[in-house]
Amino acid sequence: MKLQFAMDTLTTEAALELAAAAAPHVDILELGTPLIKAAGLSAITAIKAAHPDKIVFADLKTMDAGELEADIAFTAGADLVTVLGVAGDSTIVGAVKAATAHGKGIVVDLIGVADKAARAKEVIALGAQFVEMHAGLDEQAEEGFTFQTLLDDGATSGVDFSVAGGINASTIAAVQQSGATVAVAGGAIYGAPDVGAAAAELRAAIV
Ligand SMILES: O=C(CO)[C@H](O)[C@H](O)COP(=O)(O)O
Repeated sequence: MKLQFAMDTLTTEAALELAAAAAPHVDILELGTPLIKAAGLSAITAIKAAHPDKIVFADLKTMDAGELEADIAFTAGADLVTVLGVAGDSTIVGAVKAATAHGKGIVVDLIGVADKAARAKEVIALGAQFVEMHAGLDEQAEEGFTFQTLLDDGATSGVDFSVAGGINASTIAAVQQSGATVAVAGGAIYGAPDVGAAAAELRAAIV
């Protein structure tokens, strides 16, 4: 299982600092949606230039203009770009077209999708590389939140999936046991006093 670090920060400088600390322990460096909105596509270029050996993941969460939005992120240096699963099929097909043109991949984020397992199968058939079983930061803050349903949906889907939703060192083993191919961790790494140590701890919990 790969480890993905979601850098939900607001400046390129902060992201470069986080990436430098965590990179030895992670496979995928994610530029979070707030970072791309605040700093722009140049943040993608800066992270790829600093870490050409890492998979750079641009969390655009595209909802429309799939081909155009994916194209500009791939041109900026992204290896993987997200499109929302609640978007129409034509948006996903457009983004996949851009990915194919660049030799890169589309990840479909299933945040807000009611039947994640069913939609996962549909978007893989449309050409997505894998899906993200995702509970966002707001959903995580809701009373009674548990990400067990994400793991169950992933296992039920029968397709390649990542999981994101407040994963930490005590829960990452369960994510791996669910069959996920990627575990996404944001706050558990960037919110830790020692970012490198937090990333290393998560890596060590993956067997
Ligand atoms: O995409 C996101 C929010 O929409 C986050 O990057 C994702 O949820 C991972 O961060 P965390 O581990 O803090 O939940």
